[in-house]
Amino acid sequence: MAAVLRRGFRLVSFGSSQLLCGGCKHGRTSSLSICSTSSRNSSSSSSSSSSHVKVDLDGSTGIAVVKFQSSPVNSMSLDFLTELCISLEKLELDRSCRGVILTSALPKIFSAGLDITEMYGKNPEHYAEFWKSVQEIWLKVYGYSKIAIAAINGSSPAGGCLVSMACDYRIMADDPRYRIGLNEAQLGIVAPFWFKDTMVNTVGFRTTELSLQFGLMYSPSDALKIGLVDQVVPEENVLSTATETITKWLAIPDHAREISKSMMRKPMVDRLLASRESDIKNFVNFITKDSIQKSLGFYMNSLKQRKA
Ligand SMILES: CCCCCCCCCC/C=C\CC(=O)SCCNC(=O)CCNC(=O)[C@H](O)C(C)(C)COP(=O)(O)OP(=O)(O)OC[C@H]1O[C@@H](n2cnc3c(N)ncnc32)[C@H](O)[C@@H]1OP(=O)(O)O
Repeated sequence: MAAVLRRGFRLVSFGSSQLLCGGCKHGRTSSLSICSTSSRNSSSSSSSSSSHVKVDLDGSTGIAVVKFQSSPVNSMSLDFLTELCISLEKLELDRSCRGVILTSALPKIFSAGLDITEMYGKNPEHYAEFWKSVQEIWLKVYGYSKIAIAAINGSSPAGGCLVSMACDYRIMADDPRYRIGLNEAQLGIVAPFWFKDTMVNTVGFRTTELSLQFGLMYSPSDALKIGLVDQVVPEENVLSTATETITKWLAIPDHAREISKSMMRKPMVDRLLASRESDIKNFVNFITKDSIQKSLGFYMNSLKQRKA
């Protein structure tokens, strides 16, 4: 595992093309206790579970189901992002895995997005480390060499929407109470360029322009209309539809699909890789501003009061 963590992002030659191959470089194995349990049976199927992420790999199909299990709302804390990145990295290196389905083990929530408490009241070093882990999860999912399908079985604001958009295909539960979108503006914060570009590549320029400025959150049917998700199905069918869908993708020769994906996505991945440090600096400068901290504090209180 430590070897996996030490590896940086690199390009792997594949015929005449170069594929993206990510590395989770948090270097946090010592401080983060990933007490994962794992088991493998004779058909090389395996299960592993850590505090925030559960992975079930079916060796006979090559499909891994990665479930977020971070109560109460799967908010993406530094630990959550680190565990998810490591799980995805392990699957990427596992030859018996050909595709992953990302979904939630919790009712009604896919992910509440970035954990706001990681961006509030902390020191600049912490913000820098946190933002690096946000970059890493996007680099990992967007540049994933294997198939990644989001089975969105609940609400998915902001960072949750970003991770969904970074997948190859999105299937959402048809519950009209669920919402998905980049709502950062509503919190008084601004989605960085790579969030914006991911959305532009998913739904187009004009829709992104409106979505980002208003911080719009879409119901499943509206998300389907604008192409933010690819399919809306009854909640009980989300996972089975994702499995049927990934099976269709698996019919395509891996190398052809992988190179095609890389051709589409590599320029965006390279853009962030080339500006990671300045992106971290921008984030830290932005998030440490009194006015931004005030907005985040206000937003967190409003979440708590809504409940009361
Ligand atoms: C110039 C450019 C420079 C670049 C600068 C970059 C700037 C930064 C960009 C940041 C990018 C991304 C941001 C994000 O991802 S921010 C997170 C956005 N997420 C949200 O707005 C979602 C908020 N949550 C909700 O709407 C709801 O909680 C829910 C997800 C719909 C679930 O509703 P529910 O009724 O089931 O649960 P609820 O009672 O509301 O919540 C339960 C407890 O969980 C806490 N909580 C909810 N969401 C978060 C979160 N994202 N982070 C931390 N904690 C969260 C909530 O407060 C409750 O806590 P408690 O039980 O009351 O203690």
